[in-house]
Amino acid sequence: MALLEIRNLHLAMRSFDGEAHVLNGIELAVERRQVWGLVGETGCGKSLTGLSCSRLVPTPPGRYLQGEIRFDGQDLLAMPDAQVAALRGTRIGMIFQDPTTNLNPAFRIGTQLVDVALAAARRKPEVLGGGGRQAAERLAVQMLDKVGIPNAAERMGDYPHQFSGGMRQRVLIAMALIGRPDLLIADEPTTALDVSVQAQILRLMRSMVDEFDMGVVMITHNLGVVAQSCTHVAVMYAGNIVESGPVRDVLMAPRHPYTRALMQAIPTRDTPRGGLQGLAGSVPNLITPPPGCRFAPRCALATDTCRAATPPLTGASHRVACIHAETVDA
Ligand SMILES: Nc1ncnc2c1ncn2[C@@H]1O[C@H](COP(=O)(O)OP(=O)(O)OP(=O)(O)O)[C@@H](O)[C@H]1O
Repeated sequence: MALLEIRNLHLAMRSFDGEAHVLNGIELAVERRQVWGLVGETGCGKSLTGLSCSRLVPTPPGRYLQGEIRFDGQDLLAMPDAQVAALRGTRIGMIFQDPTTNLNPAFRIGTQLVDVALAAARRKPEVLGGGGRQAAERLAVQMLDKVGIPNAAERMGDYPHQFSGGMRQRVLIAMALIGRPDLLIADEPTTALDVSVQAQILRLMRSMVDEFDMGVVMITHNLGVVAQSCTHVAVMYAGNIVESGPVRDVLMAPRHPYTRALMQAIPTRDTPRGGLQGLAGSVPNLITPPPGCRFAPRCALATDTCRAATPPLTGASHRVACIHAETVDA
């Protein structure tokens, strides 16, 4: 049984213009020690998939139409609110993009970490080995040290504004991991950071995956980040996972026309930054999505069959949702 298994998940979001069908049958299985990168263009549903992993999509405006989000075998969508809330911060940890909105500027770093550790230990006593506040303080210093904050014991008394952006992001990682979660959801955890800090933090997260025996879902728009730090990748387009599997299989031999276009668009030193090169058109309106494969309007290979029904994600470990996948040259 996978640690996290999302099955045929459909989500609609209400907005001023109508109800958009934003997740259209998501299929994803995450095992312990796997780091999944969720990639795709803006608006393809990465964040809503990540939020769904801990049932944090607000409903309304969201409405789950069908599907299951199984964590350790239990469907989060069928669980009472209090039970899901108890999983967050203990068994499911979360890191979001902007460290300034996640740390409270009015409280010392140490206080915030200790509070999270105490809250986690109320539900999971082994986090503090049965100890209380002193054990929480010791653990907080240990975690700060582990994420590479120099002089961790002294820095416990600092406020967030006394830390740099990279250090605040490390604190958030420490905070997400202090409860020893089984599953970590990280939404663009390094996007706001400069490249060298980004690489350090990705290395750190990767090393902690084995130590904590956890599974990770990392949302990013950067395929370079995926290649560097993920074991698996799921490529999203307009609310669907169109290709997924081990990073080396998907990135070395992409089979879906959209994955290929995404990879061609990776900027090199010589190409200007920009949208998807060589791919005409734009992401469809999800209030009135095109019938069948949502990528068909932009796909050179599209036929009437593509426009008739959404192709399922098929394959054993490297999975592709395209009826032309077999005929596309590797
Ligand atoms: N609270 C909301 N109310 C209405 N629509 C929403 C809401 N949140 C997201 N959406 C819509 O759902 C779709 C998917 O959004 P999501 O944030 O998951 O995309 P994303 O792939 O994470 O994009 P980005 O890379 O820009 O973060 C988008 O079309 C977005 O406009």
